[in-house]
Amino acid sequence: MNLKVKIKDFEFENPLMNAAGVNCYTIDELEEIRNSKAASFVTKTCTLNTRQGNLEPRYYENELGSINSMGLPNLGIDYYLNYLESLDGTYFLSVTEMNTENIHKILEKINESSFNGLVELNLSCPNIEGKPQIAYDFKTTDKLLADIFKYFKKDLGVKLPPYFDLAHFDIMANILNKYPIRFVNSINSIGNAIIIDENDTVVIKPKNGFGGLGGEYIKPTALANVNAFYRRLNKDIKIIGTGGVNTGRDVYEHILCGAYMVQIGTRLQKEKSKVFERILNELKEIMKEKNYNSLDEFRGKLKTL
Ligand SMILES: C=Cc1c(C(=O)O)[nH]c(=O)[nH]c1=O
Repeated sequence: MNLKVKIKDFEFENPLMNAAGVNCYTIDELEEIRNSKAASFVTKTCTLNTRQGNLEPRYYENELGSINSMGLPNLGIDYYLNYLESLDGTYFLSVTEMNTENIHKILEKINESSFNGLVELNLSCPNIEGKPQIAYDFKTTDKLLADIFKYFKKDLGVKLPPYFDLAHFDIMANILNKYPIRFVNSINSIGNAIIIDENDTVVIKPKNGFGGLGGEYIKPTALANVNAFYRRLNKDIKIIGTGGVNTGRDVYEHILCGAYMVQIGTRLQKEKSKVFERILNELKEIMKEKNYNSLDEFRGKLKTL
């Protein structure tokens, strides 16, 4: 059974990896994933300088998923870049910044480095007070990508927020199809949700309890975003599916919708890196039952009525 995935010239043993932000803040956490059954990892989204992030409590989970307003705590681009430059194999470096000028600064730094993996440009962090999610501003996103591809020579994809209007999928896909983007990762957490506890109180402190929703809550939206972009994007822009993955069946559904790599977030936070072996085995069982020998045989084959 062949579980290999190819994005541009990069080949992965299987489709599984972590979602940015989960179990990927320190080198130790990244090494744990690297030594698990996951085929790759992505770093915590990093910025030019280290960041403390938001006040705690800033993460909460229940049986249906999670809510977070971490506020982009990270150890800074140099920490992750130095580590990545020491590795063989193909990994993802997630980056963002607070304004487009600094996004160019961090990408120019990567451009000059010997990093040879894929950059995941995060255009969708919902938890920076006073900062809108870049990818909800189509004009800014278009201009940013046009400027990036004037100088950026390495392999880059984008992490998108969920969209909820078919016209927005059309607009965003038309923008993305203009650029040599290697992948689109859908979705980031669903921004600005709230969860209330039994004391009539929100469960996280930042932003009056408004935070990014993850886990089972968001799978239907994640699958729809994966399939909407799969239907609209040039076939050389691969889709990475993120959101609501708890089982092999969830991975199967993401791939059915068009995903190549599939990222695991909340469930990894709950189960730690042994989750990759369990979910990989569950995916293999499903493929055996359906007599599939490779992911290509069912990728994008979602049926409609
Ligand atoms: C990079 C910041 C993000 C964060 C965060 O650090 O608060 N949480 C998310 O759910 N998604 C993000 O993209």
